[in-house]
Amino acid sequence: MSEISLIDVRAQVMTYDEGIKKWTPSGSGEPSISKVQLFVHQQNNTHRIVARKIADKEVVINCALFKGMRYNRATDTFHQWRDTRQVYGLNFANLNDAISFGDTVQEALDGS
Ligand SMILES: CC[C@@H]1C=C[C@H]2CCN(C(=O)[C@@H]3CC[C@H]4C=C[C@]5(CCCN5C(=O)[C@H](Cc5ccccc5Cl)NC(C)=O)C(=O)N43)[C@@H]2C(=O)N1CC(=O)O
Repeated sequence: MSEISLIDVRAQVMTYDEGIKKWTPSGSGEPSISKVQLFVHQQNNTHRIVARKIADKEVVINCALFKGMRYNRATDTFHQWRDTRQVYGLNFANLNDAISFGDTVQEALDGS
């Protein structure tokens, strides 16, 4: 298995709709909690954030970390970042998940 999950937490995944200037829950159906993981690809030491709805396994984030990416902890339990396509937000279910996920992502970014 070339990719390893470094961390596995729970959060509500949102994206920012520039049109209406509002955060909108990601994915189809009811807003719900997702399983959010940071994977590392062992061979080339790249990382990606993958989030899947717990209810139906729908993939709502599949986003590579990139050099220079800024991971912003807007509040203790709402973290966000952007790529060329969109702005992602994670509304964590608890503070511990927020802290450990944020630290793990930041470590990966610091190493890139
Ligand atoms: C789920 C509801 C949600 C919960 C929590 C709060 C926390 C703050 N907050 C926001 O949306 C803040 C307030 C101002 C607004 C203005 C613009 C936004 C929106 C789009 C991105 N953004 C940036 O400020 C980005 C961030 C960034 C910096 C650095 C690197 C990457 C990034 Cl992405 N700045 C750049 C320069 O990109 C933004 O986050 N904004 C959330 C919020 O009010 N609510 C409640 C609601 O919306 O009802």
